[in-house]
This record gives sequence, structure tokens and C-alpha cells, in this order.
Amino acid sequence: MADPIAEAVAKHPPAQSVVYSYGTAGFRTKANVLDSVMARCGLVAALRSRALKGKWIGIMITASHNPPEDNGVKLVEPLGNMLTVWSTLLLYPCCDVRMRTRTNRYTQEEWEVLATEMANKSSPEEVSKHYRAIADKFHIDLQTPARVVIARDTRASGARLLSCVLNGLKGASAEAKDFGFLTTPQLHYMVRCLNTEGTADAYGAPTEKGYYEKLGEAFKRALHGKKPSGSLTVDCANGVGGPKLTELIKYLPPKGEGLEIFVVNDDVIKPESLNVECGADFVKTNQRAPPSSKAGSNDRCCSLDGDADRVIYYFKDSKNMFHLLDGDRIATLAASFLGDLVRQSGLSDSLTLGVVQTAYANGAATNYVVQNLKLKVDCTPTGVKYLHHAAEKMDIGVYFEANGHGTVIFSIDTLETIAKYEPRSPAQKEALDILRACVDLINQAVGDALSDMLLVEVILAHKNWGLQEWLSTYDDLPNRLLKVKVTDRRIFETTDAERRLVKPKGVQDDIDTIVKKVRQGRSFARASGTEDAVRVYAEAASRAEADDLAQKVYKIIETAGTVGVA
Ligand SMILES: CC(=O)N[C@H]1[C@@H](OP(=O)(O)O)O[C@H](CO)[C@@H](O)[C@@H]1O
Ligand SMILES: [Mg+2]
Repeated sequence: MADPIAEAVAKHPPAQSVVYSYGTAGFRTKANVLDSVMARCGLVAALRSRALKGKWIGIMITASHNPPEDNGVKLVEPLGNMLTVWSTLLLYPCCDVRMRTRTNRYTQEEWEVLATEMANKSSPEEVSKHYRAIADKFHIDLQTPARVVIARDTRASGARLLSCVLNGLKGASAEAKDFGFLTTPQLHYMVRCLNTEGTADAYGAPTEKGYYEKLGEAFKRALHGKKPSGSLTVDCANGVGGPKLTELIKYLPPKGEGLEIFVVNDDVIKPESLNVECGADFVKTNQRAPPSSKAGSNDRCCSLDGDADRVIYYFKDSKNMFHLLDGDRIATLAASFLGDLVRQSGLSDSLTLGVVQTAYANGAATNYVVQNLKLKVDCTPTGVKYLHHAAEKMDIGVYFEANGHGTVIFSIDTLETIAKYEPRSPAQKEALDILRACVDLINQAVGDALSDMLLVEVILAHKNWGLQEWLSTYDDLPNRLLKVKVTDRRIFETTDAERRLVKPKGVQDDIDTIVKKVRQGRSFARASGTEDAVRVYAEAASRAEADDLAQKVYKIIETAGTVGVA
């Protein structure tokens, strides 16, 4: 008897001797070994949708800030969040959106494991068997409709990998909605809109136009008559963010009454230029503007990454010195502004705000949040899914990775409180109107460079600040991020939100000994979840000390990680 699953999978045989793993941001590696993974992700997404009685599941084909020859795939949950919470939804598949967000019971990453297993099955028959085993294990009725929404970034391999996904979905008899090119956050937005359409929690119109209209309208409302000063130059990493930002601009106030945006590095015709010498990762890692930048002194600039889910700001001062305003800065700016709005609207007795960071957050940013803003800070492992989950536990959770990934999320109860609150004075009403507009401006599903960028512009306009004033809120500790090539990065195991190594034995003690000698020194090492390397981070009171500390820890890791090489 014909087996459509095995037949679909047989069209895309796996590459020899590659072991796939669903990492920090899904499956991500060289595009030429991903065909089989794509088809199988189609199967997993179909199963997931069926487990949720036909809810839309998202598939995003992207490798974000990685080189043009890479690609990857991420699965997106019904509310636009990441795979981690799948099991929550499995335990409570019939409850509504509100119930689910309030429920914190789930076992970590069960479905990520299933996806990894699926990707590593060797024969089409084994894949088909695994598909049925998952259905059995989770009592999934394979007759239930499955619905999957897909988008991709502008990589050359995207079209081929999309056809693999579509074959997988066809094999599983799933309905597929292909949005073509979208930014990652736009795809998350579509998933959430499609699943909430017609409900009390309707998120917006599930179209590109709906996305632009929502952002454009909220931006105008949030500005509340204030005018951003000067212009903003946006480096789009030669990725999908370029054409999408150009479209979004049509929905923003005209430049005379709003913000003048210059779109640069938006060459999607040459996919080989994606993320090359430009984009958020280049700027953050090299701590300098893209070489192509023509920005003058004090010009406001920002860079997106290849799939437009992260943004960082920067400028050169009058002495030609480069200054970076990264994710930590965006978090502190947003937390201070939203905290003020909550207070000014009279809501501070009912709502609390918190900030979530990773170990890569600059120590000065953490101090500023605790000491100046007097807010709670949580530290999670690297990866947006962990930050998002921690932020979900707060009334208003501001979460950002230092590299510019992040957003602000409002709990369901908070949204209700904000919606129902009756202001008691004109001042309270004004603050409340702006707060409500910010809720609509901020992408609640996932960190979104375009939405975050507009939020920053709103805040700067309200505070009447340029980047220099924003920068002067605190001084970053000089820091350095290095990548160490090791024989097998899996031997590096961490604890305490990845801030301490438990294996190999003794390595953490060596790091501690060195760190102790450095003024304001902090350093840690962890295996990357997206690249074959161990990352070393170091910060200290001065640039020279930070660099020196990073080098010393680099050596420790290199020695510990060089196994069996003469
Ligand atoms: C230090 C760093 O920037 N790490 C990045 C990087 O993860 P690694 O696990 O460090 O490779 O890629 C992730 C996905 O894009 C991103 O979430 C994370 O912040
Ligand atoms: Mg990205």
C-alpha cells in the first residue's frame, strides 16, 4: 500500500553523516544539507497542528544573521511563540488562549526532541514509523485537518528548501499557506493573527497590509503629537527587512510631519551580499559601522539582521568615535519609558514591570536596571524562547538579548487592566493613551526589528532625546566576545543560566582565578547553539583589561577543548 509520508521523504534523502539538532533557533546549518530536514519539519508541523485541532503552525525558513550559504528552519507556535511551550498546549489543547498563557506547566522542549529525532531518521520508512509513533504517543487523530503557514527570507536556497517543506506537508495532507518573503516577526504575526481571528484576542489582519497598517497606526498614536527629530538611516543587512521596511514607510506619517527614514543595504537582488560587511551582527561583533556607511557625525543609524528580528542603534560623535546602543540599551530605554507611563496613568499599584536579560547583558546595564530603575532583573540562558518565557511570568516583561533580539510582552491580565482602566485626570488619560498605543506598536509574538525601531523612535521623540542623551544614561563596561574553535563543543556544559561551566572539570576554577584579578571583571564561556564554536565573553573596567581577560579565557577554553590533537 502506498505510504505518502515515506514517498514524500524519499524525494529528499538526508546528507551523509550529518547529525541534525534543533538548536537555539531551530535547525540551522549549510543550506545544501537541509533538504531532508525541511521535508521532515513539514511533517512535524502537520502533526503539531493536528494535535491542536487544526490550529495554524508557522514554518520560517531563515538563517538570520548567518552567512548567505547557510539556511535554517524554525517552527512557530499558534500564538507566534517558539517551540518550547508546545507541551503546555498539548496538556491543555482545548483551553482558550487566556488559560494557556496563565498555565506554566510544561516539560521543556519535548517537541524539539521529536523534531530532532525526525530529522535524524535514516530511511523514509523509519520517518513514517516515527510520524505514526508521535501520533500514537500524543493521541493525535491523523484525520484532523492540519494547517501550516510558511515564509522565507531572501537567501538563494530559500525557494528550493520551500519546495521540500511543501512536499513534506503534501505527504502529510496538510493545508499550506505560503506567504513568500516575510521577515521572521511578520511570519510570527501572521500565525498569531490566523489563530486569533474572530476571537476576543484578535491580533490583527493576517496580511502584510494588515501588519503595516497596525504598526503605522499605532506609531502615529504613540507619538501623540510629538515629532521625531532628524532622520534615521536603517542598514537592512541586504536582507528581507529592506523591501519590507520600504513598504512599511508608506504607512508612516509623511516625512514632513514624522520621521525621515533612509533605507540602506537593501540589495536583495544579490543574495550573496546578505549580512556581508553590514547588518546588526556585523556592527555588534565588530563594534563599528558597516564600511559602506556614509553617515555623518551624530547621525542616527540602526542595523537590522538578515531576517529583521533584531535591531541595534549607533552613531559617530563629533570626534568620529563610534558608539553602540544595543539590545541592553533598548531594554533600559523601553523599561524606563513604560515604567513612567504606568506610573503616570495611575496603574503602578496594579502592575509591575520586569526586565529579562542573558549573561551577555553588559554588567552596567544590569546595574542600571536594578539601581536606577529599581526593577527586577531575571537572567535566562541564551535564545529568545527562554527570555520570552521568563517575561511571560511578569505583568509587563521587557526582554532583550544584548545583540538586539527582543520585545516587551504584556500578560493577558495586564492587557485587561490597561484596557478597562478609567483615568482620573487628563494627565492620566494622556499617559494611558500612549501606553495603549505602545501595546499595539510592540509585536507581542516575538522580537521585531521594525516594531522595536518604531518604539525607540517614539520614546526618543517623547523624551526629546538624541542618541547622545540616550547613551549618557549609563556607561557600558568595555567588553569582548570571542569564538573558540574546539574539537567537540558538546563537552562544555553549563549551569546558572550558562554563566558557569560544570564540565570539563576544573575549567571554571581556572576562569574564576583569572577573573578575580580584574577590576569589575566578569567572564564566561558556553557552547554556541547555532555555530560550531564555544563563545567567550569578558567585560572589565577598561578596554585593555576586557581584551586581556577575554584572551586569557580564550586560551583556557582552547586548551580544554583541543582533545586528541597532537
Ligand atoms: C551571543 C549571541 O549573540 N548569541 C546568539 C546566537 O546564539 P548562540 O547559541 O550563541 O550561537 O544566535 C541566537 C539565534 O539567532 C541568538 O538568539 C543568540 O543571542
Ligand atoms: Mg535574526
